[in-house]
Amino acid sequence: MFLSFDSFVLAASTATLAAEPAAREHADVVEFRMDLADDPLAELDDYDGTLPLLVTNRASWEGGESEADEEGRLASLERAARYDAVVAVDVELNALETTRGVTAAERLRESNVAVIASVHDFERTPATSELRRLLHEAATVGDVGKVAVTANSRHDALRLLEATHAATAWGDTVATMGMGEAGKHTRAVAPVYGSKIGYAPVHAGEETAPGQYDLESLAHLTESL
Ligand SMILES: O=C1C[C@@](O)(C(=O)O)C[C@@H](O)[C@@H]1O
Repeated sequence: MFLSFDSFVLAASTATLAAEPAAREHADVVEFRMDLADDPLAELDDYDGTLPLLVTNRASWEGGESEADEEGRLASLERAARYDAVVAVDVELNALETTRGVTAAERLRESNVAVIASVHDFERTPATSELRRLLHEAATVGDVGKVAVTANSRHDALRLLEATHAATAWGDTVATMGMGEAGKHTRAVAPVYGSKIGYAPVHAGEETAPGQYDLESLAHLTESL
């Protein structure tokens, strides 16, 4: 199945698919963080939930916990994409720009899943021109271009929202979120400016990135805005 991301998708981020029943009420999809799971492919084998899955196997060089080499990491994403429940796969933009990453993207598309090309910055919000360039590049390489950056001020948050608006206005499908306290509100507001994916843990205390709302809170905020 393919998810087109033409309207906002709320993803419940989790290290285990056992969390899926608790996510059903508020989430559209589950983001399964394979890099945080003990045996992700075994969990996919056993999965019988109702929510479709977006899978991520975040590289350590991009702030994740995957310990596999690039070949192993991308190969497990390709395997995951062959499960019927998987509708989208997150791959780092930097990985997609390698020869192995290009092959991975081809294989993922053969499995009919959407490719989310992602960029993370756990320290800062890049300059506005760089933010725009990254969003456009990611949205060109992937079906969705995602940029998660750390906002250190309200101004950073505003620049992220502005770049989201601009990218959406020129026709790119993007997802953005400001990490950290100063960026927290962008998780609720960015969808108003065109961001197509929001991420939240099912329960408070299970965050997969700094400054996330819990799922129920983000669902209420995005619905009311
Ligand atoms: O890339 C993202 C976005 C995210 O980092 C966030 O800031 O909500 C959370 C991650 O689980 C996800 O893979």
